[in-house]
Amino acid sequence: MKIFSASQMRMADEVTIKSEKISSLELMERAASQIFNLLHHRLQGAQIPIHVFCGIGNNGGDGLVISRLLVEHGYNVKTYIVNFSENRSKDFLVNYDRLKEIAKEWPFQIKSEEDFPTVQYQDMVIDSIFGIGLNRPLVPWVTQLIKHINNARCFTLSVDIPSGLYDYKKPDDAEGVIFADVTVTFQLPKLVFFLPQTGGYTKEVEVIDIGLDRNFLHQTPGIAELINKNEVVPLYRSRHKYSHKGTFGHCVLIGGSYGKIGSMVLATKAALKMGAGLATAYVPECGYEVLQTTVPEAMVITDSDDELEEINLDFEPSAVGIGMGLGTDEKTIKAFEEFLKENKAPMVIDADAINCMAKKPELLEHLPLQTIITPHPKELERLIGKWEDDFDKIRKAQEFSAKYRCVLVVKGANSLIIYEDQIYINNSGNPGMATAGSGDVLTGMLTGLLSQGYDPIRAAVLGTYLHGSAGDLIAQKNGFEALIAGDIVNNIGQAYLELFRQPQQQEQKS
Ligand SMILES: NC(=O)C1=CN([C@@H]2O[C@H](COP(=O)(O)OP(=O)(O)OC[C@H]3O[C@@H](n4cnc5c(N)ncnc54)[C@H](OP(=O)(O)O)[C@@H]3O)[C@@H](O)[C@H]2O)[C@@H](O)CC1
Ligand SMILES: Nc1ncnc2c1ncn2[C@@H]1O[C@H](COP(=O)(O)OP(=O)(O)O)[C@@H](O)[C@H]1O
Ligand SMILES: [K+]
Repeated sequence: MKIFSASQMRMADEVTIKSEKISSLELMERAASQIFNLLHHRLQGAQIPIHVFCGIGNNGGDGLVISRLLVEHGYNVKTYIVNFSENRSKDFLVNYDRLKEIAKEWPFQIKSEEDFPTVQYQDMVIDSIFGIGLNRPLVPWVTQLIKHINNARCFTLSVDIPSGLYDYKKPDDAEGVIFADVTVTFQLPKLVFFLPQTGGYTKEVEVIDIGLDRNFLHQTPGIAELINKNEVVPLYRSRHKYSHKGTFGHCVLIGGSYGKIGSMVLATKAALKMGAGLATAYVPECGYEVLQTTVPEAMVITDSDDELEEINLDFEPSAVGIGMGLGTDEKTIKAFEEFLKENKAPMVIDADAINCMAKKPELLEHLPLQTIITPHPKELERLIGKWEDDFDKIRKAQEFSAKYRCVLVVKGANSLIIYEDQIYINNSGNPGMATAGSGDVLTGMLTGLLSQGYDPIRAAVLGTYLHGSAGDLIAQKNGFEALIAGDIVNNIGQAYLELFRQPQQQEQKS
């Protein structure tokens, strides 16, 4: 699913108004009445106090429509106008008059802290103060109002985006943003919902189709693409009856040091489970028996005792995954450098191999085109330097990717796959995956896909999705805490099957 910027959303709005020959007021009515329908469906007329806080722009206009429909259906509604500006939008004004015509109680104007209403824990709030039009810091009393609403800790539904969130930078005051239980957003999800600094402002996101112009939505490239099952199914390549293990390549996983051989076990198994035809683990001598015992399907080549000092392969690998438990000893960096100069196979670079490159950036010059690099936030910082906020991080990561022509998998709750100006946001996975070794599994999985001939961007998107999906399957059975990296490996097969499970089958099971 595409993600648009605020200005693209506005354009979609305008195009729809022209192509459908409807007014902006009708579009507002259509959008907001869908939110009302959702509420009505869930509340079924329940008489809990509902506080609707409306700004003075179109987001406020949406709130006024919701208020009017709630009043018309007999709900217990109080409407407030948060008067942060005299510059009221025209559709706000029309809906303001419409509400006044039918409501017994006129909307209450909030102009300062003295006007704040009491909101109780058992009430409900509709947050329609700011939408995607926020473009400058809030005046202090509006920030206070947002804090006042948050303090009530009652169920809060934000319209389009939690008020106080920009769609292009982090908030000025981390507490000056509505904490929503659910955000009902129009047509397409917004980027802020998936970034670590801003994703936490809403527990749930519901995207509603308000019928914006299909052609425009289809033809306009978004600023990012959200990756769910629908997006990855077309990436999957099925197997031919007469394929053989040579068809799926012979990959090599390189890494490990004394006390960190487990990372290589996980990565090697993961590569095989993803479908690599053959896998070799290249480890220091101390890892030999461990690997032969735990992954009998793999071949093992060893180097000196406890750390890698040389990387000499006696075959041409189809793909390379390097870095798990590798260490950053000078000798290892040297071996890595020599290897990079020789190697032509597609690569995944993780963990200590990233740290080696951060220590010696010249290594980056030797990467094959579209090498996949999989940093967690600390490793990313070593590569691209510090960032102001998540948006700045994305810009810097894009610059880095363009400079070195590499694919970055920026790992996190929603891992970002970045290639030059393309951004893919993975939407599978869960907090149970914040556990030792889950990154090693990802490296093995991506290497397994490269080995089978998937191109690097497809491999990164599909592999990251399947990694999260395998984690989700475990969490459904065992919860978050008991999830360990080895379980992710064991659920790779199920994650593949899940790609093709029909919704009915899913429902029957649950
Ligand atoms: N296709 C769609 O997406 C549809 C969208 N719709 C709805 O429209 C919403 C966007 O509406 P919007 O453009 O009127 O902006 P909104 O967020 O209401 O802000 C109001 C105005 O406040 C101002 N302002 C900004 N920052 C400020 C500050 N700190 N302190 C004071 N003032 C500040 C700024 O105006 P300015 O003063 O800069 O001229 C801004 O324009 C969208 O989220 C969705 O709910 C639906 O109705 C239909 C379909
Ligand atoms: N809260 C989370 N939600 C979803 N996925 C997560 C979460 N935390 C971590 N992960 C995933 O787990 C993996 C952790 O990788 P990494 O930090 O390299 O672990 P390790 O070094 O222990 O192998 C990444 O793929 C990341 O996206
Ligand atoms: K809002």
